[in-house]
Amino acid sequence: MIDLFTHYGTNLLPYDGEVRYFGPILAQANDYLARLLADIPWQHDQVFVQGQLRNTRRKVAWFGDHSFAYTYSGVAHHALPWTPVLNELKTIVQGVGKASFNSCLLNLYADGSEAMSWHSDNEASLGVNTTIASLSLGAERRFLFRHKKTRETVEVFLEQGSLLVMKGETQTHWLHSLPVTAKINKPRVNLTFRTFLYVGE
Ligand SMILES: O=C(O)CCC(=O)C(=O)O
Ligand SMILES: [Fe+2]
Repeated sequence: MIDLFTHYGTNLLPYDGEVRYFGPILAQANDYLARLLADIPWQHDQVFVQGQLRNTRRKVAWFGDHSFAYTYSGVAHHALPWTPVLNELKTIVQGVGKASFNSCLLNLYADGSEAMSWHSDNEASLGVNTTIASLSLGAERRFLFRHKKTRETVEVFLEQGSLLVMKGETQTHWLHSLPVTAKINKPRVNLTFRTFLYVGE
């Protein structure tokens, strides 16, 4: 049992950032997973790859305090209003992570063949040294960090119901990815709670 008062996760990074892994923090993670799979209006994301607009295999959904407009990879996205279940999860995550968030990007990976390639969440709309809290439901997946200069790699397994918080200089110095994992045939839902700096169109 993790003592949340004296132990604010464990920093997985050796330098240049702070990634706190809290392990499983959520009771009834399976119930939340079932509700999110059924109720969220999941859609394939769209990204430009070599000048062509492509659907990602992974599905996404985006929620927020306001109908934020967010453009990445040349495609505009608009946040939907919070649902009761997402508000409930936000409250839990904010309590454990000791931070507050005004939006949540959800990812649905149907099985281990769906993944996310190396990136940093360093868009201008998030500002520098932003805090991102990542809640994982469903299949346990491998998650990797790679330092941009030294290329040192750090690995963590994101358990069902677990919380990971990325903060400080993490996005400046490290990339992260969710690699393909051949043997996993169950879905994983990931909720990344974020703070957007500006609102509207
Ligand atoms: O699925 C994950 O755990 C990571 C998702 C992620 O890095 C992102 O949405 O930016
Ligand atoms: Fe990310």
